[in-house]
Amino acid sequence: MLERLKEEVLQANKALPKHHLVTFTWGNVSGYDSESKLVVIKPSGIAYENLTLNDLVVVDLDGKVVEGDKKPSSDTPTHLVLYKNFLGIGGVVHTHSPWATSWAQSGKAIPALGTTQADYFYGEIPCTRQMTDDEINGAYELETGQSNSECFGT
Ligand SMILES: O=C(CO)[C@@H](O)[C@H](O)COP(=O)(O)O
Repeated sequence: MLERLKEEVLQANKALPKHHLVTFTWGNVSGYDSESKLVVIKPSGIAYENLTLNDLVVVDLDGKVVEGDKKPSSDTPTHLVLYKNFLGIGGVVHTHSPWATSWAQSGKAIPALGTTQADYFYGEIPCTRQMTDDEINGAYELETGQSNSECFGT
């Protein structure tokens, strides 16, 4: 099922450490198939260098595992909220980029002062608001997706 999307998601996950965008296994990529309304996502806790097509997990938009024998990423609820809130997106990349996570501690947006950001993002990159204690202590990953979505107007 979804073999081409699985290959794309596999290669995207394997590229994360190559581009120094993750630490340990903290980071994950998923892809969305709008026809089947299914998501292919990295399994939880599996090192990128060991990842194979058979490890990938297919879930529906409610998070139900449709195919795969491993646990889907713990960030799956975050990915699913974004697919539900932004109908046109085909993939979600969650990274622990040292630069981005360091800047995010300031709580400030990243201003568009360079051509690459201007070319690809057309403006400042927003930073999410502080999450509330209820959000953090509740459905954290889902709430993370909701607060991300707020930044982009949903
Ligand atoms: O952001 C985090 C933790 O802060 C997550 O990225 C996890 O650390 C990765 O979880 P799995 O995808 O391995 O479940």
